[in-house]
Amino acid sequence: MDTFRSLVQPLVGPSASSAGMIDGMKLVVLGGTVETARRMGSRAWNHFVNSFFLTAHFSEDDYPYDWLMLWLSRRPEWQRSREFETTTRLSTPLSGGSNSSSSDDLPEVYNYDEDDVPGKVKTRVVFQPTFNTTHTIYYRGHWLRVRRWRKGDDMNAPLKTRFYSVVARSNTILKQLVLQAKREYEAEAIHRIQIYFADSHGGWRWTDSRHKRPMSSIVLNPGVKEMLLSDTKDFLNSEKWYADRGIPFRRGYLLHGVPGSGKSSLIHAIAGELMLDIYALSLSAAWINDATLTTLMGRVPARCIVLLEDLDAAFTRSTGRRSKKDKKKDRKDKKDKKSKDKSKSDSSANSSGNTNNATTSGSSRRRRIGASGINGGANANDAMSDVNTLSLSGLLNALDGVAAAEGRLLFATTNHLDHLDPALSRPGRMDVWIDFKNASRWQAEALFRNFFPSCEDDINSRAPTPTPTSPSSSASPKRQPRPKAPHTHSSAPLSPSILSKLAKEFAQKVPDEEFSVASLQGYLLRNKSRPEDAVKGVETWVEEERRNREKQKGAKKKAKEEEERKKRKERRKEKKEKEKEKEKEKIKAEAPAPVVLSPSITAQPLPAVPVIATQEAVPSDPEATPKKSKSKSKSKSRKSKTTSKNDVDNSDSDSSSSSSSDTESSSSDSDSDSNSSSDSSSDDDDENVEPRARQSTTSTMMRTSTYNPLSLPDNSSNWTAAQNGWEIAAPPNGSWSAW
Ligand SMILES: Nc1ncnc2c1ncn2[C@@H]1O[C@H](COP(=O)(O)OP(=O)(O)OP(=O)(O)O)[C@@H](O)[C@H]1O
Repeated sequence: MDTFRSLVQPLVGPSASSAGMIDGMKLVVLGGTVETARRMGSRAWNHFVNSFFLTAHFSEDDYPYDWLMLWLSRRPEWQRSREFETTTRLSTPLSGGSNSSSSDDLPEVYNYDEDDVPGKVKTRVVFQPTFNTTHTIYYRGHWLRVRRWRKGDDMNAPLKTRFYSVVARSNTILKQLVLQAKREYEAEAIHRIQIYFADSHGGWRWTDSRHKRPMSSIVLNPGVKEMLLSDTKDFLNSEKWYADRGIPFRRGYLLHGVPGSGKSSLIHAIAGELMLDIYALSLSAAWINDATLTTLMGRVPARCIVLLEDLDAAFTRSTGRRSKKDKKKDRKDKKDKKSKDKSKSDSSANSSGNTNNATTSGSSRRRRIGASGINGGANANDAMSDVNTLSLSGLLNALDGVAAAEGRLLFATTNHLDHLDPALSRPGRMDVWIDFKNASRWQAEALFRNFFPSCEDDINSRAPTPTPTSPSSSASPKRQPRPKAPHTHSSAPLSPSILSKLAKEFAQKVPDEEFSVASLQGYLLRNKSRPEDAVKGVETWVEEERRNREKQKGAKKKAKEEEERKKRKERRKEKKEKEKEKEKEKIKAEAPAPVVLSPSITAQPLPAVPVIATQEAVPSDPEATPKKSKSKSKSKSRKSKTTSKNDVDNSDSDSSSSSSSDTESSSSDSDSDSNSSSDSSSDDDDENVEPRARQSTTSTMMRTSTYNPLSLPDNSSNWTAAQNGWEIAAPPNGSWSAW
């Protein structure tokens, strides 16, 4: 203490008050020492804990999170927990949607609504660990602690789960746990396909889990399904073959053709058959751009199906959403905005130096909103248009560039093969092409057989049905095994012979390749419990469908015509406006130049004087106008000649003025002529007559109202020349038109 005092003494001096200060400083030093000791202790404890306890982190963004959540929800301890969270949200792929009607494949952990009313939506309740609470679980001789939390206050941030293994020096226990969770998850998922959708952050989000669709439910012309299945299987088994030859281990399938012909359904069925997940991506999404697409393509797992639906929509997004006019307007707005911004920043740069920063941050904020791309409204759309920069080369690179994942099956669908760039569909990118047409008779028969149950399903008939060799073949489609379904909503099972007869009859009545399979399916759905009625009514349905089509065609044609008519009208309007503007400019250009009356007085052309006596000035017959006007200007020139006798200086300008007046009238004539000719060339609209009359009226008014100060009458005492122009006192006889 004495040492401390001797250290402090020279600083505070020898006075008595310094004793208090010394005590204060003692306290500070003591506090600091205690705090340092506390921190060191805490660090040591953490170090000690970390050396004995294992920690594993799992994020909602990644698959293991789903595995562990399922595993956790199945733990018996968990079921007895005194604190848990309940949810009906689709938190795991296995929940399969809150409204799934099938409960056969669900784990026991899910609790259901008690009342089993047919048709009522069943709500599944899942128990999960609560947030921000540490739970303890016993697993294979180890106590595990689990904690779920969300980083920060952002509710959209992914959830995290942390696992602590108590007193375990090896991390094997946590590895075992993850592997077991994965196995259990996959065992559950075996009957379902997981569907992932791309998100705007360049990641894949699990979106849905669907029951596998049996291959037999897809009705395609013979050989197509078989070919596709064997090709995909062959590809998946030949990784080494590809590696040995240095060929990228990727394969692309292009399914093109009419809508509703089974393209998506086939992909779904293949995914089920090969037990692959589907990673779907819509290239027409607002947020998609080259960089995001490349990231997404690099992130798909090795064995999966990547599905690009409506491939042709990738580059028509902007034209589809915005017309050329809109684009033009946008460009103009941008220009205006730019110039405004520039002038703003110029002006404010004088007053403050920080303006530029503000502008930059504003634009970057807009960009961020666009990138987030959710419910952005019109502004967000505008901002997004900056972000939407998916190019063909970007797409090609994403598909088979160096960053593209290997081992995936790429399926692309399109309704418009002709819209695709050849580079996109070349072999190597799209190796197998399949054309989907409207339903052939063979497909119609197969669809009918798939729709109605047969006793054959129950007795499992062994009689083989011959397989046709071509779609046009008259042989029956092979009866494909279907999964058993309860017959509650369908007809009673038919005998094979009756079913075969009805199916053939149905197919005969359906025109070949005229209707899509989807529309035939729609018709059969209406009669799903009455196969005989379905056969009887199919001809009427075909007629109805044809009539509807004709109607739709007519309506489309009408709409198109109406649109064209509107466009023509708009064009005419624009043309007329342009002509009017031209005429105005012409009149302005032909207005007499300022004439020097005297060294001190300058005569300026007066502004157009409003016409008061237009009745007289405007001739009802446009043809009469030029003559009248000419005679008028002649009389004017005669009068002005008289004036020129009095004032010799003015004579030159006088004659020029009168000649200009002549020119004016003749130009108006020619204008009105050209107008009438252009009108007659345009469409038979009733508007044509009226604008023409208006046009001649306007030109007459111009003539009447353009006042030439130099053509003054003799009694010019009524006019006073002012220093800077002319003031109108009154017309000599009180009427402008009399001049
Ligand atoms: N060949 C088919 N076999 C079985 N069902 C089919 C077939 N074609 C269409 N369907 C049925 O029609 C509906 C639409 O089919 P799907 O979505 O697969 O057609 P698509 O060709 O992908 O249509 P789009 O091009 O409009 O996306 C589905 O319910 C499906 O069951």
